Parts: sequence; structure tokens; C-alpha cells
Amino acid sequence: MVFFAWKGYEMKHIVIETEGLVKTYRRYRKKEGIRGSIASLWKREYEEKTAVNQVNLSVGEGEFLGLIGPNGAGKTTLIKMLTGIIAPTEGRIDVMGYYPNDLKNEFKKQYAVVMGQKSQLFFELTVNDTLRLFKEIYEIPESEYRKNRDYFVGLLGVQDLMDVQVRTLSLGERMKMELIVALLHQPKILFLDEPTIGLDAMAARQIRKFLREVNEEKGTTILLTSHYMEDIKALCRRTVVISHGIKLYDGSTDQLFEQYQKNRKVIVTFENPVGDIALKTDEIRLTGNEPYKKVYEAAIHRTGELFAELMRYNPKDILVEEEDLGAVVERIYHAGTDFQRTEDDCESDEMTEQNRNGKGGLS
Ligand SMILES: Nc1ncnc2c1ncn2[C@@H]1O[C@H](COP(=O)(O)OP(=O)(O)OP(=O)(O)O)[C@@H](O)[C@H]1O
Repeated sequence: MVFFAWKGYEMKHIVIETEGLVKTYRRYRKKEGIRGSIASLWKREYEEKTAVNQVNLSVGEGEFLGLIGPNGAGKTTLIKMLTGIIAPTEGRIDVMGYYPNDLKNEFKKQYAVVMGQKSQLFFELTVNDTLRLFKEIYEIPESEYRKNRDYFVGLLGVQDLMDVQVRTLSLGERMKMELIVALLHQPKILFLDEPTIGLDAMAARQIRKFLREVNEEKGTTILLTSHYMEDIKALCRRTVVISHGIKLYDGSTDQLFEQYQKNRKVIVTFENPVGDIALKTDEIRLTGNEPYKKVYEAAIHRTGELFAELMRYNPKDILVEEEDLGAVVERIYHAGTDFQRTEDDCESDEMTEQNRNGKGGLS
């Protein structure tokens, strides 16, 4: 694989380091139907799935790192290894001087993990009681607890929700509470797996603002996975892209989008029904066509032209979204293999070596 050096970041004290990290799962496979069930009583068939494959990663203290990749890329598996939930199959892993899967208490007190799809709150308790419970679990002294609670509650503006039962919170409110609970003990590293999943634009924006502030003010190292390019663009100076468990890119987020994001998604709605508005170019494609709504995929440099055309139809609203992650990942993947074919020289050898050392760039 190929690599270009990324000079945009000076690595400070390293808090996460992996070398040749591999996780292979073994899962049971059963053929369909009763015959399959009976056959499996005698002979069980297993398949192996390498979810994370030879990943080298170094994360400096205070970094806000994005981790992106399509479904099944291995992001959650990587986070589970970094937080000690599962042990790696191979490779070296060091998080703040610990081997995470030893699950030492001192280690567990220094990080927090928030998974958008799983809650660690107690649904029957009120928010206040839930926070108190976590104070006890993490053995946080009273004054520190009050100071941290007031700071985070104030920052997210959720003072009015402290006495309500967790089960009555909306999705966005619940995610805010998950973040407060996770940060109460002032962890050095915060792992976030899809924290804005399912949230409306307003709640997602508030959470992004909050996370930026926590990273800047408290110096918390944050590792964020998200399917939303907006999250990554707004928050992470550096991004790692993985696909099929392999690290494809490790470097500047700006550079990633400049080089590999070619299109924008444009969604336009109308008061009155409108027929086809197709532009005669491959660079602006109509991908959704309903009487009151059209969806386009347009090359970034041609969006102006598209807007001009749409304005002629008196649109109610025009929304511009980032391109889907899958297309960007595919482009990175092909860029890597094309480059490898044409520039098989000393420079790329040297770069590949640097990449093995986990120092960043297209791998
Ligand atoms: N416990 C498990 N046993 C067997 N295979 C697993 C297990 N957990 C995950 N996998 C497989 O490993 C691969 C990586 O899964 P993982 O959940 O890490 O991906 P992901 O990048 O987080 O995906 P998503 O974005 O969909 O959450 C997938 O192919 C998945 O089916």
C-alpha cells in the first residue's frame, strides 16, 4: 500500500499506540433448515472473520481523531480492543501505558466510552440520581463531582432536565446525559462510537459544539467514529479511514476531503409538483425524482450551475449534504491501488515503511 507523509500534525505525548493489531472472530455457521440443524449436531462449521487487520495507530494526547469507514469496516472492533472489552488476536496495543484487556481499575478510571446505540444510563432513575450513582462508581470526591457536573450541565444547557426520569428523555437529551455521565470523572480519553446517530440537525450541532469545547478546554483526547461526514469535518483535524479492517488513510481531514470528496448531495423541495429537471451532464445526476422533491448528486464545481437551474422552478427549500462515505472510501481505495501500479519506486517504499510505523498518510 502507498503512503504520503502528513506534516500537518506534530505528535505530542502518545496515549494510544498499536502495532500490527489484528482481531479475528470465529463464528459458527449453520446451513439452512432442519437438515442443517441436525447436521450441525455432529459437525459444527465455523468461519473466521478478520475484522481488524494489521492496524498501526498512534494518537497524541489532546488529539481529536476521526475514525471512519463503511459498515462492517472494523471501527467498533478497534474501539473494543482499545477499551479492553475484547482482546486482540495479534499485535501490540498500549493505551496510556496499559494493555487494555487486563482491565485494571486504574486504567478504567482514565477513559470513557459512549456508544450511540447502547446506553449506560439507568432508565428508572432521575438524571440527578443517575449522575450520583456514577459519582459513587468512579469514587469522585464531592467537590470535584459538583464542579464537573455543573460545568458539563451548563455547557449543554440541560439544567431543567435534572429531576426527570431518564426513560422520558428524547434521543438528543439522552445522548447529552450519556456524555455528561462519561465525562464526570474527567477521563483522559473519550471514545465515541456514533454519538450523533439518529439525532436531528440541531441536537447534533449542540453535541459537536460541546465536544469541541471539552477537547479544547479540558484537553481530553477524543476518538470519534461517525457515518456523518459533517461530524468529522467539523471536529477532527486528523482522520483515519478503514475498510475491511485495513487502514487506508491516516492524515489531515482537510486533505482527505479536498482530494477524495468530489460530489455533494443536493435535496430540493417544491411547493407545487415539478416534472423532470435533469441537467445534460454526467457531473450532475438526478438520483431521486418525486413530484415535490428531487435529489441530485453533483460535482462540487458544478453545484452553482445546478442551483441556478433549480431557482427557475421556485423551490421551497434546498439542502446540501456531504457525499456518502462509501463513495469517498472507494475513491481512496482506488487511488491507493492506482498509485501503487504507477509509482512503484524507492519513495513509496520509504513511505510504506513510515506507514507501518503508524505515522500517517494514505496507506
Ligand atoms: N462478535 C463477533 N463475531 C463474529 N464477527 C463479528 C463480531 N463482531 C463483529 N463481527 C464482524 O466483524 C466485522 C467488523 O465489525 P465492526 O462492528 O467492528 O464494524 P464497524 O465498522 O463498527 O461497522 P458499523 O459501522 O456497521 O457499526 C463485521 O464483518 C462483523 O460482521
